[in-house]
Amino acid sequence: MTKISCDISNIDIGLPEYWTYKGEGAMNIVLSYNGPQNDKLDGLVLRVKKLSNGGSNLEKEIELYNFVSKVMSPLLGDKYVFPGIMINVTSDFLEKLDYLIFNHRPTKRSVIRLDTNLTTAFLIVDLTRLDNTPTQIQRLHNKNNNNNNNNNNKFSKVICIEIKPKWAFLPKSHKYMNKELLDMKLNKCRYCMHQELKLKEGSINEISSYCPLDLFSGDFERQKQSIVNMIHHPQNNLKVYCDGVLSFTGSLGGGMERNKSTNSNLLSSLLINSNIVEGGYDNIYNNSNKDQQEENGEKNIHLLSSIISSILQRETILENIKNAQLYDEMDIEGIYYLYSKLNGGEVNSNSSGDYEELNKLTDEEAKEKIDRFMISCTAKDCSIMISFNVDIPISNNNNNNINIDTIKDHFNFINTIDIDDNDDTIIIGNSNKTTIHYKIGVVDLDTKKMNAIPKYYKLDQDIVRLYKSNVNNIKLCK
Ligand SMILES: O=P(O)(O)O[C@@H]1[C@@H](OP(=O)(O)O)[C@H](OP(=O)(O)O)[C@H](O)[C@H](OP(=O)(O)O)[C@H]1OP(=O)(O)O
Ligand SMILES: Nc1ncnc2c1ncn2[C@@H]1O[C@H](COP(=O)(O)OP(=O)(O)OP(=O)(O)O)[C@@H](O)[C@H]1O
Repeated sequence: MTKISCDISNIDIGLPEYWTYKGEGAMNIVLSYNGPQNDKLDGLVLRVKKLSNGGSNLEKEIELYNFVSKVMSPLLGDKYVFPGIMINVTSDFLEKLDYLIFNHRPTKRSVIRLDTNLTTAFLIVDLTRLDNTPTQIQRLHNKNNNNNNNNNNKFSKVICIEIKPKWAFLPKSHKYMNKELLDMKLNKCRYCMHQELKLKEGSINEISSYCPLDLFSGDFERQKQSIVNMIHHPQNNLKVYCDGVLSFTGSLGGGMERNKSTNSNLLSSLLINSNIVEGGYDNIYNNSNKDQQEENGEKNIHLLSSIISSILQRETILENIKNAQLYDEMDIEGIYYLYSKLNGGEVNSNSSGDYEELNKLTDEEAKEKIDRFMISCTAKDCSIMISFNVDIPISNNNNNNINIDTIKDHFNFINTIDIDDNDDTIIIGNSNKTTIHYKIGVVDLDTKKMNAIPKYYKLDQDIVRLYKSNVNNIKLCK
């Protein structure tokens, strides 16, 4: 795949009315193209910036684009990172868009409006769809190519699971680390400990059973169970899009507060409606029997988790994210010390550490360590979007017993990024098996700010201290 330079394109993106609100994070709003058929825009999303404290400008946007395409893409793999193209937009377009989408936005988010003074935006492949294949991406990157390409609808009824996996590893021990908290930090993962603080602060009302170390373990069963756990407690770690529409998310992601079985049942019915799972009599109509309904819901959740785990097993995305996260070599305790020293601030006074190892580093080496740490911060907070569909709805008879062997026997997986647009034979797949087409992309690869290091240090110490003081029976993460 050819990577594009940071030229700013003047592509005509039509009227604001052609763009439908899709979702947003703290910094950006994402919209999908829903205007008249247009080979240049079909299958793409527009990512526009919201107003932010520090304010945005063109220089920052170019820096961000270069970070995604030149730093994160080589690390995570250009197969998984789609930086898109930077385009010019008018303030007028943004003002109208801001007005049109206002009522579609979650109330708590809509107080922050679009930054209508920043007249650039990004056009990116819509990762919730499967019908924007390499040819289409290439066409987007090749401004002079006017070839007509009939945008096909071969891949309908697409489910997209967006996972924010968080921290994949336990830190290594260093002499400068706070001895009082060291044992805890080396044995319990950051995500699981952070749950206690979130509970105390009221941002969640139940501790999640999801542990990132299971997802990153490489073991099919652990991975599968970690996705089931995430479905039970989606928080802000899981979103599900059905045919491009956000249909399931946790309370932290802007969704409703639900219990475990309601989460399973809701997602299960989305799988049936999306033709992923067969909607047999028991699966749809046997609602009078609550136990049966719950059992079916759980079976469907296990099926979904098995499919996602199998896709992840075929790809290197989790490994690549973990390797980028491991750029955190000194732990925030070491990084905070180096940052404070470089910036003439007070160094860690409440820690019992030995700083000899850090004091040996030159300023240049210290800066390099901090730069690498900042890359790891991006990798710790990114999300993976996995879109897939099936050619024939799957029967849910034995779905609780799915293992890696039954998956191999019954399913045929094809990454759509490997398909040539004109090659119809390959997409038919093996007729004895259910064919699953999928696509993977990583989003939210923004740079993290170095001046957040003191905040990161404080959060780290607060998380571990609270966990140590609160929890008696520690179940270790491994
Ligand atoms: O520090 P963490 O681990 O809590 O991560 C923050 C996320 O919280 P989480 O724990 O995933 O609920 C947090 O997620 P929410 O906005 O709370 O959904 C942000 O992603 C935040 O990034 P930024 O600082 O706004 O660029 C994230 O902050 P960074 O640490 O990535 O800067
Ligand atoms: N290329 C894409 N295709 C489809 N949906 C996307 C794409 N990029 C982002 N999204 C959706 O839009 C949401 C917000 O996008 P993004 O993560 O870029 O915003 P953000 O403001 O940077 O997020 P955060 O608050 O996590 O920093 C994502 O969580 C995802 O659901």
